[in-house]
Amino acid sequence: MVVPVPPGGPSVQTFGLTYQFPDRSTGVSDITLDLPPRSRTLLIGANGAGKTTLLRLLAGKRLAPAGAIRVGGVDPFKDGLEGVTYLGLEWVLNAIVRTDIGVDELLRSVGGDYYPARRDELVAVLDIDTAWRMHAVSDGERRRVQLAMGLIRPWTVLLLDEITVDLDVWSRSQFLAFLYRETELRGCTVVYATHILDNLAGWPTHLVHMHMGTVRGWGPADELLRAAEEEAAAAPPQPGDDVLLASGNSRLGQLVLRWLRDDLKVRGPRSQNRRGPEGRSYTTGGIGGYGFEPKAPSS
Ligand SMILES: Nc1ncnc2c1ncn2[C@@H]1O[C@H](COP(=O)(O)OP(=O)(O)OP(=O)(O)O)[C@@H](O)[C@H]1O
Repeated sequence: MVVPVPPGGPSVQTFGLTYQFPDRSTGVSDITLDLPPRSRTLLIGANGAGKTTLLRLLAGKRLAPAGAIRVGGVDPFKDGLEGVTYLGLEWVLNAIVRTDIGVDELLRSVGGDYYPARRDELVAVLDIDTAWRMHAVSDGERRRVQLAMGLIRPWTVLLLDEITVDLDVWSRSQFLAFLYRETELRGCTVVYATHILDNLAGWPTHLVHMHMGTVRGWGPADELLRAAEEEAAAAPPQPGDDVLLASGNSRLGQLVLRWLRDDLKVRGPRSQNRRGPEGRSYTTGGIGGYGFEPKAPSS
């Protein structure tokens, strides 16, 4: 059954979500989140932190324990909310976009004629030439067409794994502005896993800090930024501070660098933290968790 979007927009919630891969290693462990309707959340974490695994679970692409996930109030595996779009690597690898096919035809195949205003907006935002033939475009041009294809249908929840790496800086900033408008004007909710923080200052409403399959902390971006700055100001100097200060990063960039530096200290070298058949070998200690209590499920 496909359930309509609740008034006010869809939230994204997890309740002690734990998932094991078929090889019985732990993918994510005890994740509790409550991302409100209309939020724009960044999933932040080092390579292998569990971001893709979490997004795939939220999208219903992997089977989570019953009751552990609600997207717009429904279990994404059992029912499914209208207009949940997941754009990740497997979608990017779809072979059709490397064949000798025109952009118009591709956009038509995903409903472009039903949503002409959205199609034209995306073509403009992503600076697409509809005369392109897909076997004869650059990687970034191909990626723009793929993004337009994935976003033409009016989605309500967008689960976005990092797929903007090929976009030039201007196109990416236009794309992020488009997502911003979608949340503000249409009441959509976005969860975005990325390592690229350019043009993201002021964009996220919420941050989720992932580390080795767990969430070390999450909450409203403003509060986390403020808390991290106060903590950094009060902390004794640490190795790497000079690099952080000289990096010229945004506040968000500084926060993420600190998180990943601390995660590395906690985890230690990867060769000493291999996952065994029973799951991940966690190194304990280091920075404490920080989080916000989720609301109980409404039913
Ligand atoms: N099918 C699988 N079976 C077993 N382990 C897996 C599987 N897929 C991923 N993993 C492991 O789960 C961990 C989390 O992977 P995931 O792809 O979620 O990380 P990520 O945070 O998205 O990383 P990246 O930033 O590199 O994309 C990694 O250690 C990875 O090796």
